[in-house]
Amino acid sequence: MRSPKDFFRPLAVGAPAPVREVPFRPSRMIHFFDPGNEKMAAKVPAIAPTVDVLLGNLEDAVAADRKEAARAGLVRTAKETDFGDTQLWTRVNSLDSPWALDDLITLVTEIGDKLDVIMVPKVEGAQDIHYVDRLLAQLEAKAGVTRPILVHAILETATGVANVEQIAGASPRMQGISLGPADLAASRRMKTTRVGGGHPGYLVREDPHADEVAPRATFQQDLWHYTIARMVDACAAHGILPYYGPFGDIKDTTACEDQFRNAFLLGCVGAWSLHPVQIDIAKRVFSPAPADVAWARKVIAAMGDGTGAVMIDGKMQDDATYKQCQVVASLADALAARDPELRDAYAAAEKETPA
Ligand SMILES: CC(C)(COP(=O)(O)OP(=O)(O)OC[C@H]1O[C@@H](n2cnc3c(N)ncnc32)[C@H](O)[C@@H]1OP(=O)(O)O)[C@@H](O)C(=O)NCCC(=O)NCCSC(=O)C[C@](C)(O)C(=O)O
Ligand SMILES: [Mg+2]
Repeated sequence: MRSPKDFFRPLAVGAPAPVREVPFRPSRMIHFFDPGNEKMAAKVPAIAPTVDVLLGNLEDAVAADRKEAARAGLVRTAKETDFGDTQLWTRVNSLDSPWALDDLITLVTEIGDKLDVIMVPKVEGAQDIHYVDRLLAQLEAKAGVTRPILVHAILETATGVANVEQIAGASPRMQGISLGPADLAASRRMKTTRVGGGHPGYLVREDPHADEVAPRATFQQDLWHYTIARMVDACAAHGILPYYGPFGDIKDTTACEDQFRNAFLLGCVGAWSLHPVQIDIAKRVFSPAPADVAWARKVIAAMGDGTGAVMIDGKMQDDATYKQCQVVASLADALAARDPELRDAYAAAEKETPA
């Protein structure tokens, strides 16, 4: 085990010092594209200003015989594109694949100065993060990268879920964790064939009626509640950020929005967009509503130093609701600084809210 005193030391001579706090940068949607698909890659410069994060995907959904083309495509796209203040991430191949090592070596040495975060799939425990951590430090030192590339883990195996707290705290590089519902379902031997979302068979049924004839209502339950809640706690405990992950039914924009909103309310800061149609859904869901932001600011103003209890519109406010309102207001501030439309919507709602 590393001594806590060494935790923030670089893992290679000449590598940049690790961050002490994960910088909070808006990441409402992590937009996936296949860098080896020329048609999709050509859209990247136009999509970049409309998303918080662009992610060049090298892992699943890229066919085995296209892995090298995807890697080369990502290097080319990164070199040729001005991303402005949109983050560039990548998802490398899993550590047990023949491509992961070349992905890391090529990407850090070629475009390490442009990459903000490397997403590592199928992380099973702290040992996977330690492997990537040391390797990244060596490659950063070799390439002269001056700020540390952060690491994001996908929670998509039963073992990974069992070890999620250790994964979250494995390195100061850890930026966040996303749910990977498809691989996780397979790993757990769940009987779903979907990428995220509910299932009509996973339900509770109301009790029989007295006449024993009237139909009994059923209520679909959320298959992912336990995992998301566990992931959120692990991330919050280690000061890193939780994300929902992908929703595979591209045409069902309503259910996508519902699933994203559940994750937002439980503490996630974003989700993946697999198709352009999901970008605005994530933007809408992961930006607090203007009325909620106005309410939060009203409570903060009324609470003064944040201690004591006051009544606002019939509702008791105290130190804890003050903290909840600060979560909403500080998220709104960070998003408004990036999104002028949202800034105006928040300002308008505040004006309309009586003090
Ligand atoms: C679903 C697909 C095949 C439908 O692609 P399509 O071409 O059939 O769809 P379309 O509606 O006809 O597309 C309309 C236009 O949008 C473009 N387009 C379409 N998608 C994108 C995109 N993402 N970015 C930029 N452009 C995009 C597309 O090229 C087309 O352009 P055109 O009008 O000029 O012909 C396609 O959207 C796609 O490949 N998306 C990414 C899929 C992906 O990355 N999957 C892996 C992540 S999920 C996962 O791995 C699971 C996890 C976590 O590991 C675990 O749970 O275990
Ligand atoms: Mg997966």
